[in-house]
Amino acid sequence: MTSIASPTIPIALTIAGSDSCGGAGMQADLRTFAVHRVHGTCAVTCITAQNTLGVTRVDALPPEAVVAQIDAVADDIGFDAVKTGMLLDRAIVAAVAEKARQAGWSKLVVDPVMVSRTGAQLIDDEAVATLKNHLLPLGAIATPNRYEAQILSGLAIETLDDMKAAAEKIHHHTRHAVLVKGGAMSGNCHGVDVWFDGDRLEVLQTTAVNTRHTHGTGCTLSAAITANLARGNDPLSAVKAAKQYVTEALHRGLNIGNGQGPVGQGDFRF
Ligand SMILES: Nc1ncnc2c1ncn2[C@@H]1O[C@H](COP(=O)(O)OP(=O)(O)OP(=O)(O)O)[C@@H](O)[C@H]1O
Ligand SMILES: Cc1ncc(COP(=O)(O)O)c(N)n1
Repeated sequence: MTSIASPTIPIALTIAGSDSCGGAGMQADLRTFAVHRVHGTCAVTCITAQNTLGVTRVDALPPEAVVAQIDAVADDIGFDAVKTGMLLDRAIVAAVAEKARQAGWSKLVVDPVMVSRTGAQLIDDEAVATLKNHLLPLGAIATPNRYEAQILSGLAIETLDDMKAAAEKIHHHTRHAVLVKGGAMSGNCHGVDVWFDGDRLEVLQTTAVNTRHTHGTGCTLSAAITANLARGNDPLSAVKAAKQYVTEALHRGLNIGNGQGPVGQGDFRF
């Protein structure tokens, strides 16, 4: 039998929940990795029964099962970058944070999935505190949306200046880069993100896309950042390229289901 040598390919790991409608969560992450020509590996944290209208049920995996998936990938294949998404409860957040601390992942993107863009809380209060105090400071880049940034900074966010102040405050806590996302902002700030890494403060502008099919934008953005890091990009250029990608994905939103359809992660040529 002849074996076919495979060329080296960048590898990323997503630690996230499953979304049955395929638009957010690890389904979005793995599709985004593939489009970036990055091999995707995964550790499932929870299974959501979800569609374009909302979430009807969530079942968590035991933290040991999450850690076993991470170890299975790490011990055999390895990865160049990691992202975390929906971690659901305190025990899973704590187990993932402990793994990240022990392993010293340098290219870790923490998407602190806590509150949806519509304002619905997605994880419990204990998990929020553990995420803020134990996992967030280990991430090279944190990507809170407006409501998550409010919780993490303790500041109300209404204006661009508020987004900047929140990014600076969160950085003060984590000592790492922060991207405050503006998908839930209104007016001129809609779709505008703020980056602060302790040195550079940048406003990432885009023309807001007029669509209701936005399910999965946050996951898609953080997965694209992770893929770009896995490919060797520096953090700010990884974020800028990911911002462009998510904007294109919004333009290709899928009009499926009866509610908020998913963004179109596929069909891009790089
Ligand atoms: N209508 C839009 N037009 C342009 N960019 C947008 C729009 N909506 C969201 N974005 C961008 O998508 C990315 C994800 O941001 P958002 O604030 O929506 O995150 P999220 O709340 O985690 O995701 P979701 O909205 O899927 O829950 C950001 O770069 C944001 O600026
Ligand atoms: C399993 C899972 N993970 C994350 C999100 C949030 O997704 P987004 O903020 O990208 O819409 C979601 N709806 N479901």
